[in-house]
Amino acid sequence: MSNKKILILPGDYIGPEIAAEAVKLLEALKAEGEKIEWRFGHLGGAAYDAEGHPYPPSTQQAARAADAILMGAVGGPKYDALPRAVRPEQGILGIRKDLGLFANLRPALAYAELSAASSFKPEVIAGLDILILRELTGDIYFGQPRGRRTNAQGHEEGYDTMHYSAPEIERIARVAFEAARKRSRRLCSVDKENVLETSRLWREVMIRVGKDYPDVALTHLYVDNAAMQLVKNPKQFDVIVTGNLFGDILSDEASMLAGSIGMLPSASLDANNKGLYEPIHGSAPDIAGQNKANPLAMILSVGMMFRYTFDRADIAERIDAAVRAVLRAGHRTADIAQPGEKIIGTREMGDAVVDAFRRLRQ
Ligand SMILES: NC(=O)c1ccc[n+]([C@@H]2O[C@H](COP(=O)([O-])OP(=O)(O)OC[C@H]3O[C@@H](n4cnc5c(N)ncnc54)[C@H](O)[C@@H]3O)[C@@H](O)[C@H]2O)c1
Ligand SMILES: CC(C)[C@H](C(=O)O)[C@@H](O)C(=O)O
Ligand SMILES: [Mg+2]
Repeated sequence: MSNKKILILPGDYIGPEIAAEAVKLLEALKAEGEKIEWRFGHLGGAAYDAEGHPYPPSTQQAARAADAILMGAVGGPKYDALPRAVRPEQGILGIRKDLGLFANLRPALAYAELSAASSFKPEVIAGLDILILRELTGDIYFGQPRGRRTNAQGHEEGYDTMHYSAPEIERIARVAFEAARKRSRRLCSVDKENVLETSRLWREVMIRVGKDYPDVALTHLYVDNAAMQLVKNPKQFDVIVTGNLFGDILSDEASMLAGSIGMLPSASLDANNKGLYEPIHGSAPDIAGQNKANPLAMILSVGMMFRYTFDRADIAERIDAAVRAVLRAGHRTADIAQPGEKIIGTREMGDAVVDAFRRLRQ
């Protein structure tokens, strides 16, 4: 059997720092005999610097040839003044669209060990385990036309277009119902059906697809109410399915249930489970270059890669267990530390996870 090919796109600011910790874990796996190999590529600002485009042809080719992609994070102040077409963020949007990665899985778990790091009362989040499924290649993120114009009053105006086609909604709906089937069979679809035509169609299609899944209880919430319910009583949810923009916002909100945005991994999958794996957070320019970033979201993203693309739940579970073990042992980066707790850096946290991971080998 040939090696699984992983493309690593470290990106910008803390991206390379957290990607280095993921590589340590891959090295440990390779040393155990796992048939994996990896190479590095450019995405985002790093790609703009090296090749003049945030998603250059060399990365496109490597991404198409890879079995899975691991990405750090892109963007940051160095690139904020660039024209939108070459901003780093267009790199990540471009690769998602190019590879058809329409299904974005963003699980949010409340680790008991971190309950003190959360801004929520322990009883609100204890045992929380929800999955946000975000549609990733449609919506206002990609809608045309968009641009600037002068309106009838002579004022400058910016405009974007929100749209979803029925097939786009149907395919994410099916992923969501299947995911709910493997969990507690509860699916909440989040939209803005009281205002937006896009959302009216979204809801109609969800209900239509739901007829094929009579064993899954489908509910609907408006996104404003969902945002409120998520902090009021997050455990009422199991799987949430929503569009690109609402999912972006709700998943950052959900990250605080887990204690820190540095804890949330994600998988972005195509119809065949080829995937791009990345933390949900950004490039954190405020802490870059200081060995402060929490690498756990990135490390957990490696776990998701083994679960979804490589079909190796055993390795995914061992990575999850290693993360729990280091948290239990009291290892804390600054974002998850309580006053008085000893703080370790990005590299030390990565080393601790790799140690725990090795020890967990049966
Ligand atoms: N997928 C991506 O690559 C991605 C995602 C979101 C934002 N961005 C980009 O990142 C840049 C910064 O965006 P932002 O500041 O709005 O969001 P951000 O997620 O980078 O940072 C928000 C806050 O969370 C903290 N944080 C984030 N990740 C952390 C980690 N691993 N450990 C500890 N603390 C962490 C940061 O220090 C900051 O205070 C922007 O250019 C944005 O476009 C990229
Ligand atoms: C950087 C940005 C384009 C991206 C998004 O909005 O999808 C990010 O916020 C994310 O959540 O992955
Ligand atoms: Mg986001």
